Amino acid sequence: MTVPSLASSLSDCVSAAAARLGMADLAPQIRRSEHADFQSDGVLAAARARRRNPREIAAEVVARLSADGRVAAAQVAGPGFVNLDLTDGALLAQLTDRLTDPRLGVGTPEAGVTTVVDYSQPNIAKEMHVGHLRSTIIGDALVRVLEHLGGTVVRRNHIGDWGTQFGMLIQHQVEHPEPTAPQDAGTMRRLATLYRRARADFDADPAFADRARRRVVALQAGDPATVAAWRDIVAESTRYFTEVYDRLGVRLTDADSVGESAYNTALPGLADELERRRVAVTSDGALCVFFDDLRGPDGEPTPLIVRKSDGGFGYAATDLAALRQRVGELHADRLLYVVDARQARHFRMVFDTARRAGWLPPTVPAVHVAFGTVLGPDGRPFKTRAGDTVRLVDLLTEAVDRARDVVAAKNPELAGEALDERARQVGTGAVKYADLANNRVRDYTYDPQRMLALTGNTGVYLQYAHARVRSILARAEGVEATVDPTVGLEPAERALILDLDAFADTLAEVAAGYEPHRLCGYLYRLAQTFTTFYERCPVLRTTGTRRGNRLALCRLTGDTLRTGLHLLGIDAPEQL
Ligand SMILES: NC(=[NH2+])NCCC[C@H](N)C(=O)O
Repeated sequence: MTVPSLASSLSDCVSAAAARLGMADLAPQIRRSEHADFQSDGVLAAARARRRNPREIAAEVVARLSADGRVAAAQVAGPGFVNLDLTDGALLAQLTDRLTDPRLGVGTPEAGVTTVVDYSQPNIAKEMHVGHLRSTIIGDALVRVLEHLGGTVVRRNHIGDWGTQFGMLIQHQVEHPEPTAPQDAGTMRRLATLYRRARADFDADPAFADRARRRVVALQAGDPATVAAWRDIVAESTRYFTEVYDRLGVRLTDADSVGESAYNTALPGLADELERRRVAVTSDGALCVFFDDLRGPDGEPTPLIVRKSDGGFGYAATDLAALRQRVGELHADRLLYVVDARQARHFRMVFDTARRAGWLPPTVPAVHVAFGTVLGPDGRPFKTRAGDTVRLVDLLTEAVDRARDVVAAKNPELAGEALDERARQVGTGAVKYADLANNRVRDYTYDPQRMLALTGNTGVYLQYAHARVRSILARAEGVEATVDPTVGLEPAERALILDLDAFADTLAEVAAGYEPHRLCGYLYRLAQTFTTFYERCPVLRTTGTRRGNRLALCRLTGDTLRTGLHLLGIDAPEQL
């Protein structure tokens, strides 16, 4: 059975006390506090609603709570807050229960809920860049957390595998058939070159541009040779993306890739339906949806273009078809789109259109899980010195190389494959953590040196904290980590129990706002609290039941750090 957190038990106690005082509507709002173990802020709102003095109500709540054997002290504070301290016995009882709970107090509030998460979404024949990195790792963390909370998650890698650019790519390939050079594994070199040359010819040579346009028509009409060439290009890119996912340790497979092209056959019907329901209207030959509150700088309403005047369909139509399928056929209860914040308007329009069309019931939330831009050292969007987009694989290689130095400096005996593996765990962990630790909507500066620092809010610091706990436990091999609930607690032990206990509530917050940085912040605090505990409270050098209690704290800290890192997609090696 999952053990409810102290905060949630206290919340129930405050609610019960309030209900007996005739205030069943009081929302306790329990949080940790500097002045006591917990603080309840809910009285203020309840008092305001009744035009009563909050301190009076708080005093009544306090009187009720003081009768609870687990409460050591309850006090009115400030304008009407309730401060609560728990007894050592209550904290140790909680620790005892938590030790036998393999779920670390985490329930399954997402059971029965299906979430479709759209993330990663690289484009065929193009390099993956830092934007795709963000989408991939934020999406992966959210998938892991929602699944861990018992939810059903459908991963959707909405790959950009359709569009007019394929005309020029295929045409160029047909006109310049290269000897099928052995593919450089792990690179997109051939396709990137093809892309560059095709684009140059397309811009410089009108005759080639014409042939490329005819090639688009052939592709759309299903001409077998053209379709086969398109498939080859898609397959070559997909192989590369899969390698990147493997390196990142991200759980995206071919089965999760449902590219834009998958919706082609649905588009004409979709457009007809929007027109029939008068959601979309024809304007200058294009089929458009208008929004009264979305206007351009000229004051004209900006439309969502469902069908272009040449009859072609684009990005918006594809997203509408995907959405309709996710709700209608995959029975999504919730839709998430982990995409750059610069696409906010696009998603607003897509979601609004789908609601008007009746494809997105009011009960199904659709959320643009937006993220900010990765900045370079100059504070501008991250580019290479030549002004090109930075290749994600180069960043990973660099991070792993730097991590190898960090790891080797700490472990001179480590070599060969063992060193490589550790460097991979630390390097990719550092990249992921540096991204996830930021509130996702903010821009952040990519700093490979800082992300591999052994101190501060980094992935390495957390991996190191975890490894240290594991080594303490290894040295205590054979000593039982059983809790004696009668031993008094040091302040550092109390703090650690309280932090450990907040794990489940933290995951609930991550899921509520789709905010992995809350888990990062939690783990960082936990590691710091553990460090203080370890400095003040000897574990192996102490004896008797006190040692059992402290080992129990180490074990729970280790398990919580490992599980937390795992939910972020970061490995927690036994040693660092
Ligand atoms: N369903 C979506 N529109 N997902 C986002 C796609 C992102 C697009 N492929 C890009 O690289 O910008």
